[in-house]
Amino acid sequence: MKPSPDERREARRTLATSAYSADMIRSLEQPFLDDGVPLMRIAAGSLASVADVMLTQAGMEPAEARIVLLAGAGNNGGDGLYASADLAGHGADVTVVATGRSLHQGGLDALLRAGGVVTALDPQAAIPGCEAPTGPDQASEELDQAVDLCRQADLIIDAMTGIGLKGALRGIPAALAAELGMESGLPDRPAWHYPAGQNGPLVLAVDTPSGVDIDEGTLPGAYIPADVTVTMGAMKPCLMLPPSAYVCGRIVLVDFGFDTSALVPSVSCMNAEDCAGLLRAPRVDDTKYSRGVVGLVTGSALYHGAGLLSSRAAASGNVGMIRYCGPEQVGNLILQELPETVLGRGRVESWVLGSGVPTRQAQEAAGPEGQDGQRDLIADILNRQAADLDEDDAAADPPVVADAGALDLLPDRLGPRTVLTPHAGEMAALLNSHGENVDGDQVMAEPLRWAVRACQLTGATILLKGAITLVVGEDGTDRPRVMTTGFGPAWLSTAGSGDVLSGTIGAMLAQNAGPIQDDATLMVDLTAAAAFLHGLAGSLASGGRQTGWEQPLIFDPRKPQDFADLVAEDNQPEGQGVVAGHMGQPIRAGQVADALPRAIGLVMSRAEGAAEQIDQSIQDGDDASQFFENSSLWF
Ligand SMILES: NC(=O)C1=CN([C@@H]2O[C@H](COP(=O)(O)OP(=O)(O)OC[C@H]3O[C@@H](n4cnc5c(N)ncnc54)[C@H](OP(=O)(O)O)[C@@H]3O)[C@@H](O)[C@H]2O)[C@@H](O)CC1
Ligand SMILES: Nc1ncnc2c1ncn2[C@@H]1O[C@H](COP(=O)(O)OP(=O)(O)O)[C@@H](O)[C@H]1O
Ligand SMILES: [K+]
Repeated sequence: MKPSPDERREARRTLATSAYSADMIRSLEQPFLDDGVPLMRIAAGSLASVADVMLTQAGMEPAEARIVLLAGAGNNGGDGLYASADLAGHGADVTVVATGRSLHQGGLDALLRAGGVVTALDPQAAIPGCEAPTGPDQASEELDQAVDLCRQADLIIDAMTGIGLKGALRGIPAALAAELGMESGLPDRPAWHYPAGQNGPLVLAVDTPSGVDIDEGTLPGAYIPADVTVTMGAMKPCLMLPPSAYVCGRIVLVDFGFDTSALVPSVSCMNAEDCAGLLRAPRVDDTKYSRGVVGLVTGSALYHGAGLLSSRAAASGNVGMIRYCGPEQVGNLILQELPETVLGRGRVESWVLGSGVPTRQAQEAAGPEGQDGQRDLIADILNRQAADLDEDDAAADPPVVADAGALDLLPDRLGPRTVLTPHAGEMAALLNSHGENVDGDQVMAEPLRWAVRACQLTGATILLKGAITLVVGEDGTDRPRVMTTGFGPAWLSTAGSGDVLSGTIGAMLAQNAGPIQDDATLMVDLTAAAAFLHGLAGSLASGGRQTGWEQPLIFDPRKPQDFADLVAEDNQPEGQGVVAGHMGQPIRAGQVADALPRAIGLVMSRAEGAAEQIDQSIQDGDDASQFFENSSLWF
């Protein structure tokens, strides 16, 4: 039976937001290969079509383009060879640089038939019809020439390695990548993309940028940052995880029609539809209590503002009430802006602890001025949670968000109903207090590894902040559940933004108190949903389009499509140096909290099928709605 439009939309959403390990990808491919489905030809046709769109959008004539294919010896190179044969067949000037000792035979034959030229860089290469360098000197000369050729090209297609990569790139691929791209680390450039192809060739990566670690999402060595990555069949973790996802450019996902129903994704991405499903809709019989109450032990005698920011976010996060516990000056500050706040302890459905509360060290350094009782209260709440765990009554106490100053007060054993929200530096301190030896830079270089480790060591749900935020926690299986979200702009890295996040998570947990009691695995989704809303609120506040991550464009190989804005939006001569897309404006943390109701309303109204209402506000020139529609958050 033909799937309904709703089923098709659902399938596309699952495809775009679920990533599978290299081994799982192979298991998804196998039945197709067994049935003789020509996956490589389909992959190549899609690649050629995207290359055509990229060149055209960058103002070039594909039939006159100079294209260099960097082709490895595996099937990734094979994809590239067939695609290049297509492009050469349409008139492009194609040179293949063979980076290994052989080339995919069928792809090579097709390429040569279409008039492409092959250069081998490895003296040991045995490629029919192509002479290998005779020794190291000639090899090094050929390498230099290949680099020059690439620099003069209009388009580089990077097909050195895909899911067959083992470790960091080595040998010739590593040397080429270091010359043409990065030797290590992230490129030093603004978060928004400059129009691609203006300062050098366009770069199209096949399946993944060669050299990024497929399953861990790290950058273990040299690689070439891509403008566009065309990925085959399904998403791989490296296309969603930080830091590798930052170097993939726009992602185009070729839909082979894989059946993923039997697999649990390695990584999932929070998205608007799932987030909408986790927001509690108000009811006719609601009271302020039934909508959830957030208790906050945030802010301190040393840092007043964090108390206000976390409260502002919690109060704006779709709950019935907030209770604030803290020093009188902070309470007064909060009441001035949020007169609806209730001061002091009482029944709550979630706790937000520690934002703007000093660490032990900072408190000691401050002397008597830092003694305000906040740390004692936090320790008390956390210890009660631990006691519940010991008594096998983990759901007895409300779920907790432990941020900043709460992170050095954690009891030995925590459960998934406690969320820890460290940034990289706090994560390093947390890990080191459990016997590891890492610094913040190492955490940033291997975020997945360290977030998983922190989850194992503490038992808590872990949120590791960044342009792409990672959430790791219990899945009810022996594997952790890993979710990402990266829909916020880089403008979000501003003081107090994390305080707004902790309040947002607190609100998300409070409105879902019942479901959390029944199912602790929901904690990952709810935490990621809060981070998603925080990012969206940041985008609405900044008015820009730049985000840490963008959903892939799905390419149906049966009916090749054009994509608007795949590369440069502005490649006219007068546009030189102008950023592509709309970068928006700087924001303060308070503005993010204030944009939260708008973000929630947009997400919920869309989920309720009130698309006409949004359409109307677009016609009325509502910028926020327009942004939201354009931001490809929906399927
Ligand atoms: N099967 C199909 O029909 C379909 C497959 N598809 C495509 O196949 C790709 C997977 O192909 P694959 O399995 O052949 O591996 P692949 O990514 O080309 O890598 C192997 C090559 O990399 C090299 N290499 C490895 N590590 C290295 C290092 N550290 N440093 C340097 N070199 C290193 C390794 O060299 P070697 O170790 O052998 O010397 C070998 O040459 C997949 O990503 C997708 O694009 C799709 O089109 C769907 C249909
Ligand atoms: N480059 C970035 N792009 C997008 N979001 C970011 C970026 N850097 C930080 N953020 C987000 O901003 C917030 C910063 O939190 P945090 O470091 O705790 O700030 P603070 O302690 O000042 O409140 C987090 O939600 C994080 O995910
Ligand atoms: K590649």
